[in-house]
Order: sequence, then structure tokens, then C-alpha cells
Amino acid sequence: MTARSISRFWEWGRKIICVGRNYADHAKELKNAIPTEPVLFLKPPSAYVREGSSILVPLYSSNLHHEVELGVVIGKGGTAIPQSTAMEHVAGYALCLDMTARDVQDECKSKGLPWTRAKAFNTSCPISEFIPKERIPDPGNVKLWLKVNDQLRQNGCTSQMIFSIPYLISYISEFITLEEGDLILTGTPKGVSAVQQHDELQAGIEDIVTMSFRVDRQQQ
Ligand SMILES: O=C([O-])CC(=O)C(=O)O
Ligand SMILES: [Mg+2]
Repeated sequence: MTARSISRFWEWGRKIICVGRNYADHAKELKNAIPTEPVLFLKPPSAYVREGSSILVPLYSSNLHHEVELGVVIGKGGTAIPQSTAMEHVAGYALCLDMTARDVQDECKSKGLPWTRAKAFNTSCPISEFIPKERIPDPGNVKLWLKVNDQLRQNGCTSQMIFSIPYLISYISEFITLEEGDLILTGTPKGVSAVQQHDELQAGIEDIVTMSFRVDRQQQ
């Protein structure tokens, strides 16, 4: 048996912790207030989908949105991690999509209910290959982009994040112990939009990584 490697963190079954409304321009486009504290939600590891498999539109949604995000892969666990040493806990990164059933999320929001059905369904977390930490020396200043059928929809920079990566690691670990193999999705910049069956999504982090996914409908 080969040793377990962080470069296949998605096989470890660890937590996926997502930050919402971390870019003012995206909070505004959905008419949400700019948060004064991070907005957090979770996806289960069953949400992962890798290139070569399709993103599935859940049967109960007719408005599935893409959200391109920088993912932070935890290499060293910890509780109540100070901001000053937070980056020592990072093993690397992954480009991620936070696929969101926006119609379901809107309904949950109006009823004051959790977003689980809108955010945590199977294939709601497409990811790239693992990107070792050294390949992104300044994760607080990299450009993220996403195209749907070759049309640019999202084009943002992690410098626009409201809460920085060290701040998020420290904030989250105050009340959720971080473990090796956990993934933190750091929020999406503006430009989210609906995808349809047969669409081709392509996303990238500068010239560091690109990934492509096809959209299909979940079968009855
Ligand atoms: O659904 C939302 O708008 C919140 C979110 O995930 C994000 O801002 O990345
Ligand atoms: Mg998101």
C-alpha cells in the first residue's frame, strides 16, 4: 500500500469549511450586507468532484450558479491558531468551485433556514489538482477567473478578500479544530451566474492551474 499523500487530500474525507461574502463586490451583487465577521458553512467530503467527472445540477434546482474560489489545504492541524503562525498550517491550495443552487439558497434565506441543500449536494465542490504552497508565495494576491463556454464570467483577485487567509484560519480554529486534509474555501468574487446542462466550465489561477468541468443534469 502506498502512503497517504496530502496531494490527494480529497480522498481523506476531511472537512470542507466555506467562507461566504468575503468579497464586497459579490456581497453587493446578491444584495447582501458586507459582513463584519466571516460567514461560514460546511460541505461534506461527498461534495468533491474531480476533472473527468461532471458537475450535476440537482433535480430540485433550476438555477445552479458557479462560484470560483481559492481553496486552502490544511497541512498541520490545530485549535485556536494565532494569525501570526497560521500560514505554517497551510500545505497548499486548490482551485475550487462552490456550486450553489441559488433558487434553493434564496428560499432558505427567506425562511431563515440553513443552506445545506443549496450548497452541500453531491458534486457541489469541483476541485483542481493540489497546488503545493511554494507555487503560490502570496495567496493574498492571485487572480482567479472562470469562463462558461469560453465566455469570461468571473475575474477577481484574492487581494479583494475582506478577511485574509491567516485571519480565517485563526477565526475558524477558535471553534472548529482544523485537521490535516481539511479544505477552506475562501469565498467568491463577483460575476456568479447560472449554468445549464452541457455547459463547459473552465477556471484558473493565473498561469498556475486550470481546470475544466462539464455540467450535466442529475438523473431521475
Ligand atoms: O452564496 C453566497 O453568496 C456566499 C458564498 O458562498 C460566497 O460569497 O462565496
Ligand atoms: Mg462561495
